[in-house]
This record gives sequence, C-alpha cells and structure tokens, in this order.
Amino acid sequence: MEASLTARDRVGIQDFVLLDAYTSETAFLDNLRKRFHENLIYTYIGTLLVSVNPYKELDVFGQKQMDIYMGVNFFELPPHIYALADNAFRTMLSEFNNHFILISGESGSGKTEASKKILQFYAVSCPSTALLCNIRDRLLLSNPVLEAFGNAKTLKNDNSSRFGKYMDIQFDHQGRAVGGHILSYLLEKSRVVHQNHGERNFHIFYQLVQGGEEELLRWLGLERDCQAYAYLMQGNCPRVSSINDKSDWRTVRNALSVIEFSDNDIENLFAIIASVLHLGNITFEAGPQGYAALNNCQQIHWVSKLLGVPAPVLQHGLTHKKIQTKTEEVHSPFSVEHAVFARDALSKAVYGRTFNWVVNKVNESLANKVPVVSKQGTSH
Ligand SMILES: Nc1ncnc2c1ncn2[C@@H]1O[C@H](COP(=O)(O)OP(=O)(O)OP(=O)(O)O)[C@@H](O)[C@H]1O
Repeated sequence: MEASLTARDRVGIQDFVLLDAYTSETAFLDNLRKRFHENLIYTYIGTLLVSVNPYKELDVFGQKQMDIYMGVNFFELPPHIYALADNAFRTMLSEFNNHFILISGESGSGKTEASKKILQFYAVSCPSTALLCNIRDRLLLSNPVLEAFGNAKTLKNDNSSRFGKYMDIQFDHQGRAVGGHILSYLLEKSRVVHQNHGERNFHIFYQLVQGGEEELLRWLGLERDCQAYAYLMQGNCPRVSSINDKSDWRTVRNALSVIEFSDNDIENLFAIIASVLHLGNITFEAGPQGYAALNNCQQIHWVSKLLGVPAPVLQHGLTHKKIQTKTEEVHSPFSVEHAVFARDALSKAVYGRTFNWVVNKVNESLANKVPVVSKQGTSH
C-alpha cells in the first residue's frame, strides 16, 4: 500500500478526474509537472488527453508501443496518444459513424507531431492491401510536402505550421484506410515577403536553394546562396541548426514523386517558387518625375521566363496602376513605395495560389480510388 502510494506520488495521477483538488489550477499544474519530470508527457482528463511537449526523443513511440496499445481498452494502460487513436478508430468501427480528433494548443506545443503520431499509428494498425499501402504511403508523405510549403521557422518553433489544417482519413467498413482529404486555410502569405528577426520564410525556398541540383538551379537562374535573395534574409537567419534543408529537399522531392506530381508539374512548381525569389530581388528607384523605374532588368527577365509572362507586360504591371473609367483604361505610374507594394502583393498572390495548387494535387492523389463493391458483389 505504502509502495503504491509512493509510486503514485512520484508519477502523479494519470487521470485528472481522480485528482483530489480537482478545481485547483495549482494542483493541476503540480501533477503535470511531477509527471513531466518522469518523462510522462501524457495525462487524461477522462477521455481527453493532455500532452506536454518533451522537446526530446522519448522511447514511447514506435512499433513496440503501438502493439501494446492496439485493441486494448482505453483506461487499461497509461495515457498515450496511441490509446486515443485506437479508441477513436474502434469506436468508429463499432458505431459506424464519423469520429474526429481535435488537437489544440499554442504554437510549439506539439500539435503537428501529435497528428503525425496518430497517422503513423493508423498506418501500422489498420488492415491493409497492396493498393491501400499506396494510399497509406501517400497519407504519410503528404506531411513533408505540406510542411515544406506551409511551415517555417518562427521564434517559438523551428517547424511552425503557418496554415490551419483539417485532415480526413476515410476508412471502409472493415477499417481499411481507403482515402483522405486535406483542407487548408489561412496560410500566412505575408511571410513570403516579410519575416521578423530570427524567423525564416517557408522551408521550401531554403530547401530549393540549398538542396536543388546544379542543373535545376541553373535552369531557374538561382545561386546556391540564400543570402543572395532578399525574401530569404528578412529575418537574418537562413540557417537553423535543427533543420537540414539539403536532406529535407531530398525527402520532399521523393514525396512529390510518390504523390504523383508529374515531372512537368514539378518543373512548373519550382519555376514558380524560383520566380518569387527573383521577384523579391526586383528593386526600384525614383525616375525624373518621381515615378518608380526598375533598377535592374535581369530579375524581370527571369520572372518573365519562369512565369511565361512577357517582360514588358510584367514591368509595366509592377510600375503602373490600371484604372478603368467608364470609357477607357488609364495607366497611372506608381511611386517607388507603391511599386514595392505591387511587387510584394504579386509575390504573395503567386505563392498563395501555388500552395493551394499543391494541396489540391495532394488531395487528388489521396482521393479514394478503391472500387466500391455493391451488395450484389459488382464493383464500380
Ligand atoms: N512528442 C514529441 N516528442 C519529441 N519532440 C516533440 C514532440 N512533440 C513536439 N516535439 C518538438 O517540438 C517541436 C514543435 O512541435 P510541433 O511543430 O508539433 O508544434 P505545433 O503545436 O504544431 O506548433 P505550431 O502551432 O507552431 O505549428 C517539434 O518540432 C519537435 O522538435
């Protein structure tokens, strides 16, 4: 009895529902802290799971742990994200209805990592076939792709998601994952043109510059030097010790192929990403009447080539405002300040549309392609 009480005192209480002073915030935090110091990062509040970011690798994830949690009743084992995932899955199968797992917390609290653990759990625990393995791989590989285009280093988190994500995994009545869908919203497009000190632009820019093959960079007119690009240097930290842009580039390139981006898609995609870097290097000076004039035409040449827009049209569009009156279209010249604004607005719009296109392509590849078998046994 005494031993178990000591043990309980050492590792706190596994479920806050059992906490004596359940209305006390101090008691709540004390319990969380006590468990955290023993590397126990999970605690229940009934069926709700509280998770504390350990900021280090713990030996509580992986195949061995998944096997332990698969098919076991929720409260039989210590709290774990696998227990939550398993419980949602089995309840869905027994009740034949939709279930969702809501993950919330402040930036850097571990939401993205938690969602990956859940995906990995389903990838291992759900029954599968060769065709479904394909979908499973795509579900898993959609993460590095979306993170490359939608995540960035911030002061709080080296891999912060700068967009909201709602992910569906579709299961058939036997619990096999047959498809998925990702809804993204509120991408922080302003990051493309401005980053606070100590922060970075979206990972994909650095991955391309650091990891892109020589031939690709030549074709895109890029140098292998982040410092050469204004949009990559606003936060003055192109390199981050916890991030390996070169190896992440290889992961993303491989993932794009698995997710069925064609060579043509990939070529176009990086042409657009590179064009944003060139756009950021376009600078203006005040002409004789104070209107914006381009400082250097080389960048315009590259943007024009990569986006397939004639250079004079692009140049005119960046330095003039189009006003449609009732009878005619008037083009009034911009000041330098307005031209910079127009350049940045174009960069944000181009990147935002590209991000949406990437998400749509991922969704196409995750779409349920498993033939539906009707009650008569015919497939269609
Ligand atoms: N279970 C975990 N084990 C080890 N490290 C973790 C774990 N969860 C999170 N981390 C670490 O914390 C970092 C931040 O976690 P994560 O990106 O999941 O936070 P987030 O809540 O999604 O943040 P944001 O809202 O900024 O996207 C991770 O990059 C990782 O280094």
